[in-house]
Amino acid sequence: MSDHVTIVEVGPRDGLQNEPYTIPTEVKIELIERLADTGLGVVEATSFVAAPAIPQLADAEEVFGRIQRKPGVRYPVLVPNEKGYERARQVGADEIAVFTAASEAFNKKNINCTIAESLQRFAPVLERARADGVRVRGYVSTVLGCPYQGEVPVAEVVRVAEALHEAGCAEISLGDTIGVGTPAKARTMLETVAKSVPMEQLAVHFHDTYGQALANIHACLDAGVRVVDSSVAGLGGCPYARGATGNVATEDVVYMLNGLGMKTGIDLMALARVGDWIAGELDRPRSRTGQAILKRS
Ligand SMILES: CC(C)(COP(=O)([O-])OP(=O)([O-])OC[C@H]1O[C@@H](n2cnc3c(N)ncnc32)[C@H](O)[C@@H]1OP(=O)([O-])[O-])[C@@H](O)C(=O)NCCC(=O)NCCSC(=O)C[C@@](C)(O)CC(=O)[O-]
Repeated sequence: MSDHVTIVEVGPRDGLQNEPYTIPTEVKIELIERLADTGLGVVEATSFVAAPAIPQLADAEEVFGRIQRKPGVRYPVLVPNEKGYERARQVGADEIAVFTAASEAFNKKNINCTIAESLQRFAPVLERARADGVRVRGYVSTVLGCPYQGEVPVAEVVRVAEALHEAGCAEISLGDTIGVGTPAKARTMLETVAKSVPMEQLAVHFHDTYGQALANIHACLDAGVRVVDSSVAGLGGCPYARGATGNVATEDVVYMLNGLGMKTGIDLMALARVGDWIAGELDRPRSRTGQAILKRS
């Protein structure tokens, strides 16, 4: 099994989308560019969603249009429908992510439609993406629990992941949106999905609400996953997931992976400096690893 793990840095999108005050566009651009300088290969940059739904990312065109893209780094953006696709393409996005959930109740709150309707909405987006040579990632939220309906059957996660895969998504990210998962449950969910979608096309996306994210990632690495989503300084949270805290911190994930002898290509000290800076800008706590290694140095 490969010892290389791809980290998908979601800080500039998932990390910022729920921040309460308007973050200057310059800060967002600087964050994306500084993250790309740490060795990260994928930096999810922003979302082309409806502004009233996510006011914080209403400057998506300006952010994406102004970043200096580093060769070799991918900059996917979230797209909920054809309108989002057109906006993203107009400013040169060449990789997108569509997003739905394994829970009807969450989907309704998040994107105002049923799961089936969301898949119908994505069909023309995926068709255009295929024609344009645009890579598409598909997110499935609430894979280990929903803030509105509670338990989410694994069969539902499989059904939605399969549908996204069949529709042409190159990668499916399985999101524990509210961070309720525990390692055995996370591993079982992943292994069950992997019977229908190849493990090489799966990613895991954990929030750290109950402090389980690293343990969950470890269990999923053991099961064979090699793509992990995380957010610098543990920024983040979905506005439609009540009580959910931030994503797992990228610094903590990289520290754990280094300890396991796995390769990410990321300069942990450089990443810790970016985490320290953005946490200061947003008046948010630092990651555990970031704090520790900066203090030691
Ligand atoms: C999906 C919609 C658009 C449906 O929203 P809707 O109100 O049902 O859509 P609509 O088609 O009826 O359009 C309503 C208005 O929005 C406009 N509109 C429509 N689409 C767009 C667009 N793309 N860009 C800009 N404007 C748009 C549209 O033009 C119209 O404007 P009006 O005519 O009233 O002036 C809305 O609910 C939405 O944007 N939701 C986004 C919610 C979101 O971004 N949530 C966070 C991301 S998901 C997440 O964080 C979880 C994840 C991925 O991280 C994984 C995990 O942790 O689980």
